[in-house]
Amino acid sequence: MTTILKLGGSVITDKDRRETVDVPALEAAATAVASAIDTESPVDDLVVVHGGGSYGHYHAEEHGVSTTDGTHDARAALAIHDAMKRLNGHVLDAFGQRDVPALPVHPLSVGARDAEGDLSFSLDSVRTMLAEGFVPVLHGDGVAHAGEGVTVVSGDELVVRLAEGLDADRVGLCSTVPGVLDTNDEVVPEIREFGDVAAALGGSDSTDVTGGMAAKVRALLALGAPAHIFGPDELEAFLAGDAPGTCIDG
Ligand SMILES: Nc1ncnc2c1ncn2[C@@H]1O[C@H](COP(=O)(O)OP(=O)(O)OP(=O)(O)O)[C@@H](O)[C@H]1O
Ligand SMILES: C=C(C)CCOP(=O)(O)O
Repeated sequence: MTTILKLGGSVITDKDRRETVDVPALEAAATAVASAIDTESPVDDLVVVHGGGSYGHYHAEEHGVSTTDGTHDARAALAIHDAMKRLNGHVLDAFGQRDVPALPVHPLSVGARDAEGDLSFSLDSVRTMLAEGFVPVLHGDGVAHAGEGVTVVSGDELVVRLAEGLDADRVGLCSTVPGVLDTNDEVVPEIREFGDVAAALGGSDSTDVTGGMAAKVRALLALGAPAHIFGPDELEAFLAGDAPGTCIDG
């Protein structure tokens, strides 16, 4: 069973303090992943994607780079990319310490956007890593963008590309919130159309160039498979096959 799991940058970092890992949260997530791949859980082929948190978003904002506005300044593109590689290094360390056979895939070197902003992303390395028993770990990053230089690709976009390209069975986004919240702050169990929750949906409370929760819901509605948004406390349950938080099924 192929599972795509996004660890939100808001979970594994302190999003309000520049380049700060939330060590207990990252360790808890890595422990949940390690025990899921070690047991009879439904997870055999697992791809992990992580977001930018207080790493990529700070640098992207500083240089005025978003998913649509790019830069031709290589130093700016590298500032974003290097920050994401630093965070990716922390994630790989946490996995490695728990014997998760994790290997990095850096989207800057694999993906590109055309002039319309559509993302192409070769899945050869991810597929081969999976077949050889590894856990590929991707991250939000910069990508070359026709006519724009380099723009940001969010982890959420990568999740959609991976889920479609690998025909994933399960898609989970672990964020800081327990799910998509309605206007009374209650978790919405299921979303089938954007209009169902549009009034409650905002961006992110922190520095975030990729659109926060509203962008997440839009991207996941476009996916051909149900996806789940849940909080860190539910990660173990998701990996065990449960359907915690909000199910988004367009
Ligand atoms: N209706 C809503 N329900 C839940 N969260 C919402 C809602 N509207 C806005 N949000 C915001 O969306 C945030 C989650 O999106 P965000 O992009 O910050 O998360 P992430 O994917 O975990 O982090 P990152 O983008 O760094 O990977 C929440 O922390 C909250 O501030
Ligand atoms: C800002 C960068 C480089 C990554 C954004 O990824 P996201 O946090 O998944 O939206």
